[in-house]
Amino acid sequence: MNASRFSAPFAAEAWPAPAKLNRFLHIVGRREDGYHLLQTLFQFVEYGDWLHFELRDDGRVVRASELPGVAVDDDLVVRAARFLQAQVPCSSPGVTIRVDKHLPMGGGIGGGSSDAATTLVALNHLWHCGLDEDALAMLGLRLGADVPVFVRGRAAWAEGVGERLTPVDIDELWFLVVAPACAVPTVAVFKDPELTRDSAPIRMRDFLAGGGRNDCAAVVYRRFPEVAVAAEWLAQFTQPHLSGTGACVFGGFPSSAAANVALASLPAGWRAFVARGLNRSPLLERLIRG
Ligand SMILES: C[C@](O)(CO)[C@H](O)COP(=O)(O)OP(=O)(O)OC[C@H]1O[C@@H](n2ccc(N)nc2=O)[C@H](O)[C@@H]1O
Ligand SMILES: Nc1ncnc2c1ncn2[C@@H]1O[C@H](COP(=O)(O)OP(=O)(O)OP(=O)(O)O)[C@@H](O)[C@H]1O
Repeated sequence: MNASRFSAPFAAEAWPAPAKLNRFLHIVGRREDGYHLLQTLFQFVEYGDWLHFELRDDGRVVRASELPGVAVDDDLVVRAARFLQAQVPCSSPGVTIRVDKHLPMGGGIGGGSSDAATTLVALNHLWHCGLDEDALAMLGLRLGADVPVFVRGRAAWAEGVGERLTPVDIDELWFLVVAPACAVPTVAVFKDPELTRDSAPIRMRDFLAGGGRNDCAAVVYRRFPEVAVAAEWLAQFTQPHLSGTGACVFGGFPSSAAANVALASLPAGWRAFVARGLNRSPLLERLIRG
């Protein structure tokens, strides 16, 4: 899983779609529509997918890469492009989109949401739509709860369903992220009757003092034993955390070298990567470059 380091010599025109980690995740309630109210801290990592956009003048949105198990019309990249197209008042521009996919699907590190956000931000720029960040984040929220934070591109304390974002600056640790060989459907975790849904709200200072856990972990470890095994393995080196609803587990290290020592003893056949935490998404640097 090394090909997607953002330092890799990718084509200058490619757009990054980084992964996110939920440094903690508490469920503090539930809305009337069944959606869960969360408290979480999002941080990006320097690792992710790469997207390529080729403009076309026939108004079509075409997917040039395969995504196993995801039909074209369901692909968040295609849905994001069509969503934006519907906002553009002038003649409809088209695009061919290719995704170099590196992030595991159903991994809890936001691959689909990040791809969707990068599509919104890149096409808003390339199609000259002129939507501001707030408008793009609102569009993004209709595609998924995690899309707005990727659109805004700043590590954030999040509340609500993840859309009430306050930018934060936290330690940019090095992380070892282990991706167990299973996909965890977010909806299955949120439907589980045993899920903790009544955590007391905490403050940023509580997290900084070492507080915070992932309320989904008990349910995920029980239903997906591979995830529990990965967390136990990681616990030899550092405190393991579940990201989102899994399947990925991660641990922080003070240096790249320390994280790579742990990576070197990864059991054969497991997938993992080492990457630095980022408070600013590489998508923002790419947008500034134009
Ligand atoms: C768990 C997190 O990854 C934390 O970052 C996100 O909140 C999940 O975000 P996501 O994958 O973009 O999820 P969505 O596609 O919006 O939601 C998938 C399903 O999960 C449930 N869902 C999701 C988010 C939320 N706050 N409460 C929920 O109950 C809903 O049944 C929803 O239909
Ligand atoms: N471009 C895409 N990339 C990944 N998944 C996609 C994409 N388009 C649609 N999907 C669907 O979305 C589902 C969730 O994908 P994703 O990789 O975002 O999960 P996740 O990492 O668990 O997300 P989150 O952390 O936001 O809960 C996939 O199982 C797939 O069916």
